[in-house]
Amino acid sequence: MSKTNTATATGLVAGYGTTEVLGPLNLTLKPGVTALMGRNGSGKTTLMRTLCGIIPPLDGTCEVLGAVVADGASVRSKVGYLGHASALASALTVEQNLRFWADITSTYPDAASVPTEELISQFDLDALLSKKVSSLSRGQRQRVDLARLAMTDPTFIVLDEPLSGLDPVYAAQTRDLLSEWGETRTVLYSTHSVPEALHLAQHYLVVSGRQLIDLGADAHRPVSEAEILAVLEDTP
Ligand SMILES: Nc1ncnc2c1ncn2[C@@H]1O[C@H](COP(=O)(O)OP(=O)(O)OP(=O)(O)O)[C@@H](O)[C@H]1O
Repeated sequence: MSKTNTATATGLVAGYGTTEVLGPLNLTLKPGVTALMGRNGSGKTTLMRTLCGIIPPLDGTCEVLGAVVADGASVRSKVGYLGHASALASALTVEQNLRFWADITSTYPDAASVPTEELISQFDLDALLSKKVSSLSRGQRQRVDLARLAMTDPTFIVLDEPLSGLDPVYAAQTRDLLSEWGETRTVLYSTHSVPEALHLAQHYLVVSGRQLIDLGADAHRPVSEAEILAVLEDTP
């Protein structure tokens, strides 16, 4: 697996309008799974949305694969983002949503295009195809959202609390998916579960104050649950 940087932030200040939430901070993300932790309201979602180009930095720059994430356009096909809110149209069926997103993503510059049939099979969506998204459970909807995200075969995958609220079977499947993606791609996901992060991720970041504390990779130094909790408790 290549260990070159996939995403970097330099002097990044993230926030909204005149409200600064995080930074200035520097960050580099490499292939593997990185868990992003922090207290409620600490800025995890804000950081992830900024790294993906969904909201503009207030200062500094973000790059994905060496390209500046300015308005997101240049790197759109390389980034897969799953937020709290679904990107699916609730009045359309699963199949209509997948076709719609296949059309949209085919217009992205340099986009790889994973065949929809392949995604239907990989994400076990056959039984859901004719259902309206509004009738799906949260876990079912997330499966469709993940298939939508996987359409461009993104290199940088950013997932906002992808494991919360899932039943144990969906949760295990999603953990397996993240691990598999992490073998060749860079996965950044946020979580409030320290034990789950220690089990799943190889790298740990904690938002504390307006900064990011890098607790390193387990290959170099074991990180304990107590250490992560201590950083979280220390957060102003
Ligand atoms: N659209 C917005 N406009 C202005 N401020 C916002 C907006 N969205 C979030 N904030 C503020 O930014 C701060 C960080 O919020 P954010 O959602 O990034 O935190 P979080 O760490 O993801 O929280 P949680 O763990 O509760 O999901 C909060 O103070 C929040 O009120």
